[in-house]
Amino acid sequence: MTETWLRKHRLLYVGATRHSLIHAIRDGNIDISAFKTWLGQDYIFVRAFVPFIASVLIKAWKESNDRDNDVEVILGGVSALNDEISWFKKEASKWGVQLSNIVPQKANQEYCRFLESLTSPEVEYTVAIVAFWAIETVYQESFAHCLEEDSKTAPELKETCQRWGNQGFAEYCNSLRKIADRQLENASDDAITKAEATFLQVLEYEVEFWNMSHGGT
Ligand SMILES: Cc1ncc(CN)c(N)n1
Repeated sequence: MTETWLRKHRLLYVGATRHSLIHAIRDGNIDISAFKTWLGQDYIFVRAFVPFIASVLIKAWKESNDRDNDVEVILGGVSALNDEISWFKKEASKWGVQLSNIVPQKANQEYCRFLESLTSPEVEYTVAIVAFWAIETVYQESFAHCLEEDSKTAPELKETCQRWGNQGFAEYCNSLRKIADRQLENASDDAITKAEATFLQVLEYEVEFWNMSHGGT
């Protein structure tokens, strides 16, 4: 199912994973103030991501089978997020970004509100895991692009790209995708429709999120 969606919504997916900010990092001509804006805004986002992951974990614990390993995969995500939060603090101090002074921009507020809406117990596990897979995968695909052989990513931004572009993170995204596909195989038509709409919303929010660093709201 996810393969069909990726094909059907290719344009939007490419828009989210090959944004001009990613091209600028990859081509070595990123405006550092855009990078700093992204850094501060993403710190706010990852903090809002914590209750979202916790809600997916609860849904997995209630609805998945022990032998399917869903809880372990999601716990891996919790651990990655814990590292991510520490990394943001370290990286912010390296670039002189004051995290306590950051005001969330409109696109970020809306994305965080969307995440919060997905934490509701009424949102099915299938829908939540699709959102989770899509959110993580956009970053994986985007930053992995900046590490390809012909990229000209500046050395001081390589660590940022490694954080999401590394092989371990790719394998974790793949595990999330397998869970999403397994859930979708057994889902009702209504849940599939909702999950596809959620997938599209994630891609749209991700594009808007990148846009903030170019002076978007
Ligand atoms: C906006 C956004 N999307 C995804 C990720 C990856 N956890 C992130 N840190 N920020």
